[in-house]
Amino acid sequence: MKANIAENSTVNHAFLSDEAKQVRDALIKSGLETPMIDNGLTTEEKYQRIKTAFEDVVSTLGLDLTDDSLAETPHRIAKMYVKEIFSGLDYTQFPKITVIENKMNVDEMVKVSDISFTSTCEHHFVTIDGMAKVAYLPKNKIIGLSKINRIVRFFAQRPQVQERLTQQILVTLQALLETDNVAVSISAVHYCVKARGVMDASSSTQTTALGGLFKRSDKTRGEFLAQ
Ligand SMILES: Nc1nc2c(ncn2[C@@H]2O[C@H](COP(=O)(O)OP(=O)(O)OP(=O)(O)O)[C@@H](O)[C@H]2O)c(=O)[nH]1
Ligand SMILES: [Zn+2]
Repeated sequence: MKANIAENSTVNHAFLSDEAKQVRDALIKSGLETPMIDNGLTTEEKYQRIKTAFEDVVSTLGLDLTDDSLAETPHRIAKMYVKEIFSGLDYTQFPKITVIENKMNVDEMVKVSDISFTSTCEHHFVTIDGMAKVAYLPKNKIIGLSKINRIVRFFAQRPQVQERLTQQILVTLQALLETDNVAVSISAVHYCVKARGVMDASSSTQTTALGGLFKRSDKTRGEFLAQ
């Protein structure tokens, strides 16, 4: 049985980029940071504790941890939490951001649609299956297009509520692009609504966060919200 996740492991005292610090500061300042406490645990220590906790959960459910199909489930869940679906809690995993000067003086809307992501509902720890649309009006800075998808993905890799996820992407891009003129819209299916509880198989939730001209100008907002 695997005893650790040391392979390909980045320990959390690794380098924090200037962009990661800038984004974290902007989220704290705006009150939009995910409620977190610094417990001082390394990635490896988090993995070990979660694995032990899930051994307890799985055996408490009455499942046989010596069965070869179940034996590694606590390991898999711990690895998945720390390295995959909750990796966005660790700012060392913030994507490398390429921002360039707007030398070509682009002043029309840049809009990226159909950014697919999955996240995890922080109330029930089950999947949120979503699609994001992000736009901005360039000022002095232009961002590499794939970096928008990566930012969406980074914040999706946290326990989330959809409203906060939407706002975190907005504030992050406002900070990195040095402009208020950013808009984010998300449509998502919550599996805590679909697969349990009220068991609604068809509903989806739309959230929108608008900054600057996207909020003030009907025309700009309309252009963003249109397909
Ligand atoms: N606003 C918001 N609510 C969410 C989100 N994800 C899940 N929820 C809701 O969080 C609420 C938690 O309500 P509780 O009554 O504490 O939990 P519960 O008893 O499991 O509720 P039910 O889902 O109605 O069975 C539920 O209404 C969920 O639908 C989200 O992203 N945003
Ligand atoms: Zn939920």
